[in-house]
Amino acid sequence: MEAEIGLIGLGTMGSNLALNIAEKGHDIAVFNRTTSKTGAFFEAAGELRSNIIPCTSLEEFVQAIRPPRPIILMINAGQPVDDQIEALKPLLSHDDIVIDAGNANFRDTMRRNGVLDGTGLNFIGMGVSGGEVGARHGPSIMVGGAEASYKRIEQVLLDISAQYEGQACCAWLGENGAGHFVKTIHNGIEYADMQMIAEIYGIMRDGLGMAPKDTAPVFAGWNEGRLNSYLIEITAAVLDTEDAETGKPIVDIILDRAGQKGTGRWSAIEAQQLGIPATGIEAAVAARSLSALKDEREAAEKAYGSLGEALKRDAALLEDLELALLAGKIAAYAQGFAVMSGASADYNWNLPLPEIARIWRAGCIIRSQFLSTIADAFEGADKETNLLVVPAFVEMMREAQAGLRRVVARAAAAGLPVPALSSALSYFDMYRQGRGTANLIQGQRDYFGAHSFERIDKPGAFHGPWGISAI
Ligand SMILES: NC(=O)C1=CN([C@@H]2O[C@H](COP(=O)(O)OP(=O)(O)OC[C@H]3O[C@@H](n4cnc5c(N)ncnc54)[C@H](OP(=O)(O)O)[C@@H]3O)[C@@H](O)[C@H]2O)C=CC1
Ligand SMILES: O=C(CO)[C@H](O)[C@H](O)COP(=O)(O)O
Repeated sequence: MEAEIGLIGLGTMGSNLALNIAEKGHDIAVFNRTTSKTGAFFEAAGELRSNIIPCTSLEEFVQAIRPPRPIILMINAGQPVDDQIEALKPLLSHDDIVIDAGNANFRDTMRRNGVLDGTGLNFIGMGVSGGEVGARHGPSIMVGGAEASYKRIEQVLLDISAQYEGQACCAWLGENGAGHFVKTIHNGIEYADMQMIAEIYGIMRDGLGMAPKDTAPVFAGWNEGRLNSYLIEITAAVLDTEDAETGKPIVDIILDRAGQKGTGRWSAIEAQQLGIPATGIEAAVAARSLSALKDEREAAEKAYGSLGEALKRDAALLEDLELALLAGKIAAYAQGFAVMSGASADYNWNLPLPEIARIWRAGCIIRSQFLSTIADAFEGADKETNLLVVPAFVEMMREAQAGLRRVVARAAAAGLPVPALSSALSYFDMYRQGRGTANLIQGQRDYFGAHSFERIDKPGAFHGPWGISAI
């Protein structure tokens, strides 16, 4: 048997993706650096074994794939990908395609594209989202690279991806690093979504004194409404789960220190590079970094005392919490899509924003019904359109912003931290303020640095009558 495709890296994602590919009837060769894992994987593959060729050396692996070979790398991002490509290069032949399916920084993807350009080998940077269950049963797949290379692997990808109402959640999004850029922003939005949910949980726990088992049904209820999404669904599940060892709610046992592997931070960095505000993502990344300062936070709590004050629990507050999440979500998605729109212009990717929203509706971590409304909003609209001015979102935001405002105000007064929610509110308030306060900043800049300013009543560059001179 010769395999149609190969996959290197049988960790959480790779092993599940390989089983998914095999299950869809595509013969696949697999290889893992630690070869004992390959044997264990093959043993556990059951009846799918007939579609899998387990290989214990790279040479055997490459030989097992029918040329021209598509080879998926599902390994740790960064140096391991460079090393793996280098190890593969002498074994590959003209027209083979190396597909990096990990969470690569898109700048690395562009560099790798450049390095392989002209060697006869092709390179695809492919974002995959959905965690282990998604990888096994249908992830969302964001592809970047030469379209001709994508076309050669399209059928396999369409077969393994999630389906939303009969449409595959997989698309070619543009040349070069486009796929990994979109996956990075997906994760940035994921960070913002998760942080805002955590802030609402914090208000419930520390402001309202609710036990996890009382908060779970609230999230579960919201999941039946406009907030319906995978992240809200799993929030309810996490809050409702007990620790087997202690019998306590598992969320009370988990240390309050969040990990981060880089994609959220890259999203914030790229937004800053492009000069596009992504305050929700930035706040979420900063919040994870602050969460890591556990010892410092404990010391500061001793110095200042615990600030959290009881809030009065009433139905109106719970309704406001739901509205606050909705408003915060609209702001975060508006920012994420604005960053993609800016990058699309900067890198000449022509990113299909409605298509991106469509392929995020199933399979990925931020999947939600909300993305259908976003897809519709971008259909036929200018790429530069901010979601906040699209009629469907104006309507939602008009209703939800009051709840967000009340929640942020009450949380601030009670000393409960809501950095992502409050950044969403400030972004919204600044975005919809026709005359802002940057006139004063321009005055200050001109005062100290002769940077000049524009006037509201005539064109040109002007200096103020500050009465100062360096001479
Ligand atoms: N987990 C998730 O939810 C998601 C992860 N991703 C991304 O997918 C990629 C894989 O993640 P995941 O499966 O979770 O990670 P795991 O830690 O479960 O697996 C990592 C895999 O990479 C291999 N590997 C690590 N270093 C090297 C190296 N230097 N050379 C060759 N192989 C190496 C490991 O081999 P060995 O067994 O020998 O250590 C293992 O097969 C990452 O880029 C991750 O960011 C993307 C979407 C979701
Ligand atoms: O890509 C993913 C989900 O979409 C991965 O789970 C990723 O690891 C999440 O990022 P982080 O580990 O930084 O929270």
